[in-house]
Amino acid sequence: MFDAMNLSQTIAAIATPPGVGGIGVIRISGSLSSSILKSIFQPAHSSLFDIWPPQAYKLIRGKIVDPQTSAVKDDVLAVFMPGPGTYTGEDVVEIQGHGGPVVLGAVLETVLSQGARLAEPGEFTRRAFLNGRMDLSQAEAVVDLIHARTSQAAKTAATHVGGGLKNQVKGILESIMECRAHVEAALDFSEDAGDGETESILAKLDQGVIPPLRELAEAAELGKAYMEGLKAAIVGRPNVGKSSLMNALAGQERSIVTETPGATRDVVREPVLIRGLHFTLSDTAGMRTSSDAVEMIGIQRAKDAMGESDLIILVVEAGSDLSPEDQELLRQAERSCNRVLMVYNKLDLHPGFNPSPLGDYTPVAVSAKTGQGLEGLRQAMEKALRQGRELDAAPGIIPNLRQKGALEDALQSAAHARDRILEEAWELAAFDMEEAQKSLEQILGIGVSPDILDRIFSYFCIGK
Ligand SMILES: Nc1nc2c(c(=O)[nH]1)N(C=O)[C@@H](CNc1ccc(C(=O)N[C@@H](CCC(=O)O)C(=O)O)cc1)CN2
Ligand SMILES: Nc1nc2c(ncn2[C@@H]2O[C@H](COP(=O)(O)OP(=O)(O)OP(=O)(O)O)[C@@H](O)[C@H]2O)c(=O)[nH]1
Ligand SMILES: [Mg+2]
Repeated sequence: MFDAMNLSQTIAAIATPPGVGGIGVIRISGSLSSSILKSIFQPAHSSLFDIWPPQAYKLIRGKIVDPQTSAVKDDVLAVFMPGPGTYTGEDVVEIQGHGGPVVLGAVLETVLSQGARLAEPGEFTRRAFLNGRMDLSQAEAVVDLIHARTSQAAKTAATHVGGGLKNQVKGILESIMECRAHVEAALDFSEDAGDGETESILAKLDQGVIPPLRELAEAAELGKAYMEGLKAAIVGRPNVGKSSLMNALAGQERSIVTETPGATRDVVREPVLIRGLHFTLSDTAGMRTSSDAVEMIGIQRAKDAMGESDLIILVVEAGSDLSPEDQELLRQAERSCNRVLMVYNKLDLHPGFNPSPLGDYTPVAVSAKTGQGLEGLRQAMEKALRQGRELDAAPGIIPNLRQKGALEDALQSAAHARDRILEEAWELAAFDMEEAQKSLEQILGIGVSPDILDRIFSYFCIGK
């Protein structure tokens, strides 16, 4: 019976994606790995069997042969990697065969006939976690790395795979444990620990625990934007050049451009990468009162798109200050969304036009026609996504939703503990510190239930 918590079984799977490829890899992990290979491998050089298992990490060449029928399944390269210094921490064998689904399936079947069972999705990585080769934050990041759709997302995931979040969490845990030890000492030895003691515990909490927890939880807020990108609606009065701007940012003639106002009716969506970050642009109908039924539906859709977006790019014409209609649109945009960018378009018609800052806004002047100023707009879009954080800073450590929940729980317990310490209610403080510790340990995977592991690893593919 399949049991992902049972590490005594040897597991196997095709590790390369389904379909045709140059080569395909079959991965085997567990104590039977090398004996399974021995029973199905016919070496190209018979001396290879003189010492078995073969030399670690050295490719050996031979045929995969079904021991029952002697049928040759493939001509392969194989490698043996002894545990515990492997990805899973167990003995691992990899077989590199020809990359076709049928031939790889035949090799896998032969492997399974010798006592391995088919691996579940993510089971190799789950074993890496269960065998202590990585913590849960690293295992979770493996799936993010594989599924990353932008270089930024890949960079963040790679930082986590490398233990970036793990190390930060471990640092905070150490501080929590030190505080706990002091609180428990105060609890054990005397009712009033003295001012000096209280102050040093508070100092520790206010430096090593609460601020870093808060920072990580805030960084998680940004994570969604990095991973999924922002929905950006381009809105404005008719004919200001919304569709032209959309096309310029998308690098293709996606939306219809005409001299006649009221050209765009339906919302036109297009995914674009801006400075390595994902945006889904929505070009919308120009806002005005109209007697045309179709145009009015389009304007309603433009308003809906504003309501659904994470960023509103309000386009107006360069050359003059905001018209009353534009000011009304700006108010509408502000009501719909907390990120609004002001863009003055058609700068080529008004060379030298320099929009004056407007309240909190630093307007960007562009020409969709000549491309002038577009780089400034891209920078402003990046800045909006980063919510004002350093432009050149690496995305760094961005916890996912599960980790964010754990961080917020830990933060709440630590804040409670702080209040109790001020009251010198040591017993309650000790309890809250322990809660903070437990919440944070969830990130590393300490004390998480098999159900949670099942859920996390269900996002993986077979063979990972
Ligand atoms: N062929 C292949 N490529 C792969 C992987 C794999 O399993 N197989 N990986 C995974 O899917 C990744 C590499 N991940 C790894 C993670 C840990 C260890 C490891 O524990 N190595 C030993 C040192 C081995 C040595 O140099 O002698 C160690 O660190 O103790 C190896 C690979 C990406 N590429
Ligand atoms: N000179 C100049 N003309 C532009 C620029 N951007 C757009 N136009 C012109 O302005 C007119 C309207 O452009 P569109 O992109 O269709 O404007 P829109 O805001 O999408 O208009 P609606 O969809 O009708 O609301 C077209 O004739 C464009 O060629 C620009 O930067 N400079
Ligand atoms: Mg248009």
